[in-house]
Amino acid sequence: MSIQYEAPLADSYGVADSFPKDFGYGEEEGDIEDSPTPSDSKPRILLMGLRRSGKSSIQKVVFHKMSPNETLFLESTNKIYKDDISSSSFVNFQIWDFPGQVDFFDPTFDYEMIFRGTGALIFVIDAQDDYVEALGRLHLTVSRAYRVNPEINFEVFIHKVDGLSDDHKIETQRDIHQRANDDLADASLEKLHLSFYLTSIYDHSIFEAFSKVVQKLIPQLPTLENLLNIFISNSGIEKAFLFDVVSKIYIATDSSPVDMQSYELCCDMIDVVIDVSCIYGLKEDGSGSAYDKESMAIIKLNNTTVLYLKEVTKFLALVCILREESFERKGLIDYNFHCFRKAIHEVFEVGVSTSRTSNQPAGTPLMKTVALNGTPRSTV
Ligand SMILES: Nc1nc2c(ncn2[C@@H]2O[C@H](COP(=O)(O)OP(=O)(O)OP(=O)(O)O)[C@@H](O)[C@H]2O)c(=O)[nH]1
Repeated sequence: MSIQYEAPLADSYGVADSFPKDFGYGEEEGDIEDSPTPSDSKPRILLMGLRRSGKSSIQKVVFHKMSPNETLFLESTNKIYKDDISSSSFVNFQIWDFPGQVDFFDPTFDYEMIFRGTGALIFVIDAQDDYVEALGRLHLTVSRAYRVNPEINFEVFIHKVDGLSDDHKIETQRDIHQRANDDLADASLEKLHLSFYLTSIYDHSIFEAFSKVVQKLIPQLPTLENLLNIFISNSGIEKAFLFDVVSKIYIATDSSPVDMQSYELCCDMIDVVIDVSCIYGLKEDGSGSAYDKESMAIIKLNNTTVLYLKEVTKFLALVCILREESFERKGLIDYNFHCFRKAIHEVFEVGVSTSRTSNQPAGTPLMKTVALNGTPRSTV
């Protein structure tokens, strides 16, 4: 495998510094009784579930680069932990990690305020444990949330499936799916839709699941997919992912099916690029940026496949998978990429100006939409 790598020019952006281990995400902690601050009005993704189901581990692994083994030492969360990831990620939202023992009947717990500004509620179920209690909790949580805000996307992570055989995984998913939907039907809540994902922090399944959760909150998704389809069909590319570089969530891909191996390869490529860039791309005094306008990389695999990464915006990278023969027309690909990049910038400039003028209050359907850090201009 050969790697052709161009170190980025330092300081092209002057905003994003080099990526430290947790990428310098802003972090906030707060009690649920806190009065809402401006950042509280950002759309949220809630992480809920029983104690020790793996909520904090998911948040740390996906957004703070924690290695899965380190999560063994995480302490139990005992108050709501708000994580504002907008400063270094494309997706401008807050993740709220709840302690396992949230009590909806506690009068100090203002769940209406919380659910009103929520885009997605992720309920984590430990698949290695007996899940009967978790299913009861899931039902209570989603039915409450739905009554307050029916626009929320309800996502169920059947988590820690690394410990299960393939047959057992399928059987567990079927059983949880069946029981959860039966409970909803008994409560006449058939309209409440639950989506299920098999996840583990020990492989890429957690990133894939989070990608799908986030994609549902991106209003421009059909446009992005369309642009990717046009780009790959005119450039002889087999598969292309638009990645949020920091989290390795893919925010869009073309309409051909995603296979896990391709996604993993692309994630690994981002790691290689950022790691090499952090070591060799910065100035001697450590200043500069590990990811900027000049960031690009080409990796040729020994099976005639080429991986091609290019910067799209401060937070986004396009990673393409193509055959070596197609890569001979690199000039064409680069020209098409130039047009694609321009289109993406235009999409988000429109998105940003629309969201600035709309001035929608919290709790309206637009809050379901995640605000986006699409282009450098959008992060004022
Ligand atoms: N095998 C396996 N273990 C996991 C996975 N995710 C988390 N864990 C482990 O589960 C344990 C509990 O994880 P936490 O992230 O602290 O759980 P939590 O839901 O935040 O717990 P509370 O803060 O008490 O609500 C830790 O020991 C993790 O290492 C996974 O995908 N697979």
